[in-house]
Amino acid sequence: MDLSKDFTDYTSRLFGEERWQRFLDSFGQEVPASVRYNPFKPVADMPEGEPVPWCKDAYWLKERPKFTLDPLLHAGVYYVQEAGSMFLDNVLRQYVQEPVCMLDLCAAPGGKSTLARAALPEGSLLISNEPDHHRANILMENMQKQGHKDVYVTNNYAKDFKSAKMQFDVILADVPCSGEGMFRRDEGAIKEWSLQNVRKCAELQRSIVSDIWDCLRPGGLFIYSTCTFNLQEDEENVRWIAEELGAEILPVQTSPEWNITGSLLEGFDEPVYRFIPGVTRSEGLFMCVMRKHGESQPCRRPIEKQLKRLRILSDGNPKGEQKGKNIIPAHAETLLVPCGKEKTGVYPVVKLSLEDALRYLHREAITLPEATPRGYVIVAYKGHNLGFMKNLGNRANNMYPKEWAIRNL
Ligand SMILES: C[S@@+](CC[C@H](N)C(=O)[O-])C[C@H]1O[C@@H](n2cnc3c(N)ncnc32)[C@H](O)[C@@H]1O
Repeated sequence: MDLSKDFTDYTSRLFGEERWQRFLDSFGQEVPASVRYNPFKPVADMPEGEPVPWCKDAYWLKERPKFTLDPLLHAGVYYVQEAGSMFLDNVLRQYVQEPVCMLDLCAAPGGKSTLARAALPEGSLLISNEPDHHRANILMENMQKQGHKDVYVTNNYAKDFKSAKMQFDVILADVPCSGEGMFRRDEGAIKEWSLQNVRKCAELQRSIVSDIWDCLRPGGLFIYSTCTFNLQEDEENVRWIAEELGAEILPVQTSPEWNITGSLLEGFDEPVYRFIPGVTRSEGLFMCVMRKHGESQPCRRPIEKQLKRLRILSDGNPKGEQKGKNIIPAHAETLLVPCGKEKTGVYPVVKLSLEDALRYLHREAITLPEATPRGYVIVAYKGHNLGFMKNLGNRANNMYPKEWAIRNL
């Protein structure tokens, strides 16, 4: 690992000697895999692992399996997620007890959105948004696989929500950042880092937050997070949001054993939560929870007229179209049912072996049992739907979306 002098000088001073040494030592340690189980697709046999204490249904695994070769990952039974970013679970369970309308503004690839959907009270609505089109499609795939009817995936900028006059009870801004928390996993992040880039990111973050601020109702919850450690992108931006936009910074319940680092900005003694690798069991996260000044009624669900003003997103449906809709519910059943057949009810389910499930996910032709009825059938592995096939009798067409197919078996 080749950390730049600017980064080393700044961050060693910021962390102090002991934390800095622990951070450096973490580069020689293995990055543990952690997974979060989807409560809407329960399984009987969870893997052996150590529970992540700040998140429900989450575990550090003893060893890193080849996730791609597990059909249950593709069925949305669990999500592979860095443990630190699961801290959102702890925040939502503490502060959100009534159904809410929530916006996850910078959501791809979907770690925090899939988590939020699991943690929000029943009856809540989640708008999971990503402005980058390519990344939005990855987000769509992950949200659809996890499967929940009260989710919309959108492809917009903050200003579009403002023009659509949308209001939310909770907004999560997991903003693009200089990525110091990626250094252990990604050499590229080390190379791209510069003081200038930190400044640019901090400015962009302020403009993203300013643009979305009007969409948070008075009294609403604003969750700000980065995966970086410097003050400009973290405490200084939080202070700016609280003072300039108007918010109270809220404490989150934690345990001393988690070794979370608080504010490192002199004279700013507010509750913020920094996960430093080597100090806390995480790759790196900064999170702060705020309540917007003022009070108003909880938000109602966005109405059709508002939703229509958001950008069209293709839905990864096997037939590749959803005429007349510009928002697609990220709901597994909708996704898996071929276009136009949504309302026809139940499809026969064919159970696949591990070998056939992988071949299906690889988009190969597989032979269905002779007694399989003709027409659309759902193929499943260990009780979880993987997708559709169209059984023609002498052969069956594999309808797994091309862009989701696993590449190498
Ligand atoms: C840190 S990543 C989000 C990770 C995601 N929340 C998760 O947990 O899986 C930041 C995201 O912000 C997106 N982004 C970039 N510019 C943006 C902007 N102006 N407004 C909103 N999001 C933006 C990036 O494309 C990226 O997907």
